[in-house]
Amino acid sequence: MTIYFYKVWEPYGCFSNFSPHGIEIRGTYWSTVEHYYQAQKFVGSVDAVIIPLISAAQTPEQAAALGRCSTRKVRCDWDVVKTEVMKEAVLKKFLTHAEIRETLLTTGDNLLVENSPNDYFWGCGANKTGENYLGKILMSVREEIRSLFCRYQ
Ligand SMILES: Nc1c(N[C@@H]2O[C@H](COP(=O)(O)O)[C@@H](O)[C@H]2O)[nH]c(=O)[nH]c1=O
Repeated sequence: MTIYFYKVWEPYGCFSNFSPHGIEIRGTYWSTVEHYYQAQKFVGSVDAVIIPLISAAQTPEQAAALGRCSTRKVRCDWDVVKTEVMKEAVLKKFLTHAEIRETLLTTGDNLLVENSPNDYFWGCGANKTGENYLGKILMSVREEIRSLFCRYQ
């Protein structure tokens, strides 16, 4: 079976990076994975000044809008590092919050797919042919957590 998720208020909404589950990474707290991910785009860039604004954004939607601003300059290695940045944040989210960790574990070996209609990298896109990197990261985090917590095996 394939489990599709996308919006926070839909089934399996806790798998969305917009879900209200904070993470602490290297001593800094981020309200959502999305806040952290969008801010990392500007580490070491000339537009690093935007990082505290992303961090302070009231909602993940606002954090994403700031990070997607086309006039800002994203760090030059972003395409190389972005999946690792996402993996670290998603792993931290599920290590931090026990209730969503259980939800992730109850999905067993089902395929997890971010059902984003317009994202063919992190999601499956409108025609379901996208790369689904967020789903792949969630499945690898599920595997890692399974071996760490030794349950549902
Ligand atoms: N869930 C979700 C989205 N999807 C998320 O957007 C992020 C990719 O952003 P970017 O690299 O800037 O295109 C990534 O975290 C992906 O999971 N986008 C949205 O506008 N609304 C949403 O509810």
